[in-house]
Amino acid sequence: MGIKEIIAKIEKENNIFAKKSNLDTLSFPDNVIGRQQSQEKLVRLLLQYKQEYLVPFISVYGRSGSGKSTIVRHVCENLDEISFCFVNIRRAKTVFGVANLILAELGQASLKSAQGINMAVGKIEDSIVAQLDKEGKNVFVLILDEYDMLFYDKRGNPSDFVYKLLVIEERLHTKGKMLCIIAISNNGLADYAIDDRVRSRIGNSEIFFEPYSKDDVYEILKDRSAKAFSKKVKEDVLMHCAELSSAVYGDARRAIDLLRVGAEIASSEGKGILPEHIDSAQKILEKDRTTVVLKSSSTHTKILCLAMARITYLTDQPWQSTAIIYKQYQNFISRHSGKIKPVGYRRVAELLNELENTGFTVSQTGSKGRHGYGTQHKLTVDPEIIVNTIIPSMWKNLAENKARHYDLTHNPASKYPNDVRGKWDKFEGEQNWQKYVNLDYVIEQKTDEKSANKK
Ligand SMILES: Nc1ncnc2c1ncn2[C@@H]1O[C@H](COP(=O)(O)OP(=O)(O)OP(=O)(O)O)[C@@H](O)[C@H]1O
Repeated sequence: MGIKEIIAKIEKENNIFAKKSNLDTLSFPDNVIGRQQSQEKLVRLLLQYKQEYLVPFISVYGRSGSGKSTIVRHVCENLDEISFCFVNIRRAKTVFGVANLILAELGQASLKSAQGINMAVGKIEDSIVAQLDKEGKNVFVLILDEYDMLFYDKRGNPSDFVYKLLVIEERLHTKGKMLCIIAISNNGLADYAIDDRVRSRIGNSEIFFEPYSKDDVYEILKDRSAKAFSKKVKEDVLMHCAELSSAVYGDARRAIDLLRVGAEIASSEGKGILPEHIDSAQKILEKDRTTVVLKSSSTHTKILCLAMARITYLTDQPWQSTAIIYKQYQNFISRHSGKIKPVGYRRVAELLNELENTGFTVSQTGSKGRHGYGTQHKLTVDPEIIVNTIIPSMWKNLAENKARHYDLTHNPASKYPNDVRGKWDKFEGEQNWQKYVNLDYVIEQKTDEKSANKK
């Protein structure tokens, strides 16, 4: 096929779209749908400046794709007397890097770390004053999106940096100007390591964004699809997208991505979009997302994911308690990576919380009957995708082990070498998960011993 024919083919496929940019989740939407209450809460807090008072710090938090960045930006853009600066700090690796990103958004050149954080903060203050003077306004809102990143700098002092920003607020006050910092993140204020002197200045203005419901997501999709496609998309397709993305995540970004990728698949087949195209899109997106998230995860998070994937697949039970996951994580480390020291139970619970924020897992806390209260976790990603992303060779073993478990349970007459049957029977009475986990290790140990003996 020549280039001309290729171009003609692609253009024909693209006929499905009228304005594809409406399915771009990186750009700001033309139209903001719903979220009236959150908008009102934020407007109420910011409008206090009219009474010559402004809270110094607002925390906006909630799960990914719940519309936090969109709503905050939308509100600030529509308050005419407020000047604002929106800074996404994801790319910063250090506190100083955050200061430089703020400076860049304020139109300033970056500083070298040797020039010191105080100089950076001083420059931020001067730039804010200059912007207010230029626009003839007195109220400034500094929005720090992905605020969590600030606290990943273990060597820097995030709490002190927040303190320094709050001091700017106090200094501006003496000049008749007001500053409010809006921190957007997945976690509430209580989750950050901040000194008491900072905590008391920050106050407790928080706005929580619930995950979107199916109906909310449907409304957002209806609006986007009406502008993005040349033909009307069927309602059942939009509803299917809404269902898939709101069942566990309530994530508008995911819903829009599903619709875009589903449409691309449909158009490459020369068809209109059908629910099955959305299913295929989900598989593709899940694989991509798993790769991206796991690539930037710590070794312990990866092992935890493997532990969860392993136990979920082997037992066919989606919900697992923190204690079970922890046990499996320890087993995994002692079996596979002798050099790595396992982290403690509390840290594992924290890592599970972080995993939930990435949308990889969901959790529920409640009664477990006679086992008391506890948190249970469920993977939202297919275990096979997780294992194949981290250690592809492990999947074959797991699948074989699962077949063996099935045989041991359903075929009492089947014979096994190395007393596997005897071991299995000894596990009788234990919980199924423990049985499976124990057996896996027995089998692996025997295999290892055998190969060691051979050598
Ligand atoms: N109310 C809404 N109306 C229209 N589009 C929305 C709305 N809420 C979210 N979206 C779209 O969904 C996507 C994700 O939204 P947004 O970035 O605001 O979520 P977030 O909660 O800030 O997520 P994260 O924590 O991952 O940054 C964006 O592309 C945005 O355009």
